Amino acid sequence: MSELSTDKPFAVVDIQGLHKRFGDNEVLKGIDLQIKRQEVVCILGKSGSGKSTLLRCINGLESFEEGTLTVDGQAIKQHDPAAMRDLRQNVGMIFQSFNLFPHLTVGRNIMLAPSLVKKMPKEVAERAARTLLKRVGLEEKFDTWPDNLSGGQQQRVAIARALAMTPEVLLCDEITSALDPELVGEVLQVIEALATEGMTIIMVTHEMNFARKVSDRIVFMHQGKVHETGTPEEIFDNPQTPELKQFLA
Ligand SMILES: Nc1ncnc2c1ncn2[C@@H]1O[C@H](COP(=O)(O)OP(=O)(O)OP(=O)(O)O)[C@@H](O)[C@H]1O
Repeated sequence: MSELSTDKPFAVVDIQGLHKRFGDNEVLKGIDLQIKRQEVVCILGKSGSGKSTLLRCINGLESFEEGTLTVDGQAIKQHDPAAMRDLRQNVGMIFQSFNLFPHLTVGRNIMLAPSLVKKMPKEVAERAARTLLKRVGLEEKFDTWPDNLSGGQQQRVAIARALAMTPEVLLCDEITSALDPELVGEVLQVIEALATEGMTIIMVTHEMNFARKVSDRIVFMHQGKVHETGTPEEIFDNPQTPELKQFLA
């Protein structure tokens, strides 16, 4: 069945004219961006170009002053706490730091939100958590404490925890930047598998090889704007603007 014949909106994330300021610092200067269902988009750009702020706006962690932001057909209503809670259920986010709850076992970390927010019965939440742990290659770690895992394993648990809420879109903000180089690959492999399975992913990353291999589309941000966008081939092999050429040099 084609995507368009379902009752789901075509664009999972639809951003129009988004402006965000921190005081006098206008960090996002009119972002227009549509992310299609099952699309994998990597966002590249220099430090300070607004990449993290954009992701944080998409899941409601940051407010914005102008523009509209629609996730899965629902316009973000910034002043409606219930709507913002719904939004966060629809948008999974993984950060550079893993942020696992240290006082909960791996299994309990994954079960927490489905149990509390979705009121999922314990047995159902546990079954789902075990399935997710298998998906990230950690099925034997259900009863392990986060402190006893490597950074790469902790980040894979964080991915499982985000997926436990069955989000429509997964936001990844430099999720391998805090890892020792030898642990980066195992986390990227999990993301690549999710991409292959059809997860919609928006990822801020400095891993150029990964971005080239896995993305459907690359977005290059510069000074708070989407400066250039295209397929990995267009962006890496035929950059158009001096700013992108300089960034890739
Ligand atoms: N909470 C905040 N308060 C004030 N200024 C902020 C805040 N968060 C971000 N900024 C500013 O917004 C700008 C964009 O930051 P952002 O983190 O979005 O950039 P980035 O492209 O993700 O950079 P990096 O690659 O270094 O993470 C920077 O000038 C930053 O100092």
